[in-house]
Amino acid sequence: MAGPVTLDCPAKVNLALAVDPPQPNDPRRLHPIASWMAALSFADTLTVERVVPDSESPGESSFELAYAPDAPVPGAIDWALEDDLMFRAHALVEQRMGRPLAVRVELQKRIPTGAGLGGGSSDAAGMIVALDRLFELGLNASDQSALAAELGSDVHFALGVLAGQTSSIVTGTGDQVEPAPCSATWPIHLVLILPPFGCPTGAVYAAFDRLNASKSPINADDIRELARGFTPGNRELFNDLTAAAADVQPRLKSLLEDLGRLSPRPVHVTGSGAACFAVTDSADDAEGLAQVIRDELNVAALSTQTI
Ligand SMILES: C[C@@](CO)(OP(=O)(O)O)[C@H](O)COP(=O)(O)OP(=O)(O)OC[C@H]1O[C@@H](n2ccc(N)nc2=O)[C@H](O)[C@@H]1O
Ligand SMILES: Nc1ncnc2c1ncn2[C@@H]1O[C@H](COP(=O)(O)OP(=O)(O)O)[C@@H](O)[C@H]1O
Repeated sequence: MAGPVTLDCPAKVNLALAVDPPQPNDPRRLHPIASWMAALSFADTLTVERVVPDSESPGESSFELAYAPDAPVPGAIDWALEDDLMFRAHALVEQRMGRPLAVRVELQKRIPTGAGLGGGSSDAAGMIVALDRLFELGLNASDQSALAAELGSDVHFALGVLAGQTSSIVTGTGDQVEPAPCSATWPIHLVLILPPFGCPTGAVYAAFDRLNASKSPINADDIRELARGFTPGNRELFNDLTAAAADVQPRLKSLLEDLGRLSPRPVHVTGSGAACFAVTDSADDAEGLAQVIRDELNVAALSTQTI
């Protein structure tokens, strides 16, 4: 029998994120987006092992979730197992296959929740890939996309990452994923700032609707061009959800002001927040700025890079 599968489930940043109001004909009222997303070396670790039924045990699945000892923001698993995206991905694949897929699972969390870093989505993608490998399910891209659609918009991008596509232009409502044009500068070094508070994605999109009645429509080609010509000194990265996230979470507004004073480079919110990032020229510069932020603001900050 195949041994355990251990996967890094990477965090993502939205290097650029444009958002439109929901289409009137979309019953789910999801917002169209155009985003340049990149996976980071900062990751959760998922280990999945098959459990074989025998005369002593019925072969039931078990799930162990904990924050890793080296997690930068000490957290608690404060959501029900039934709500966990990785757990839900397992249940969904079982339902699709019409049979139990008994596994022993250990998830070591490092990526803070409600951060806009897509941690839960990445864990869900990891579970789909692990089950496919362990049980030789033969899930193709369209099977995987159907599973992602049930789990959350960011799962589409996260599945691409695990298939090796770590930098993508993501359009539709998060469901259309294509490789980002290659910039000469890769990997990108950045400082990730991890505040001790989060932003709920649904509330941030609702605030976006209140605040952005007359925004100009998104243009995915502009974002492709941004990715193609990107250099670390580029000051054109943007996030249409920034004002909405700061509206939902006033502590983010004051953190952004503090970071603006400390950072020589622009500081951006990722996704719906509350994590932020600044692009630097090198890993050393990123570590230096992370240290300043930790010392001056007493906020978790780490040096990381795109993968
Ligand atoms: C904002 C983004 C940018 O990458 O990332 P995060 O900040 O969540 O990481 C995504 O669009 C988040 O996608 P995802 O995190 O998968 O959100 P979901 O769980 O699917 O949706 C939570 C809620 O956000 C709203 N939602 C989500 C996606 C979308 N394109 N339009 C929306 O209006 C819906 O109200 C939905 O019920
Ligand atoms: N495996 C998971 N890891 C983190 N959060 C999860 C997970 N499964 C479900 N959640 C729930 O989803 C919420 C947002 O998760 P997260 O993936 O961090 O979102 P985002 O990237 O959208 O900020 C959390 O508050 C938590 O309740």
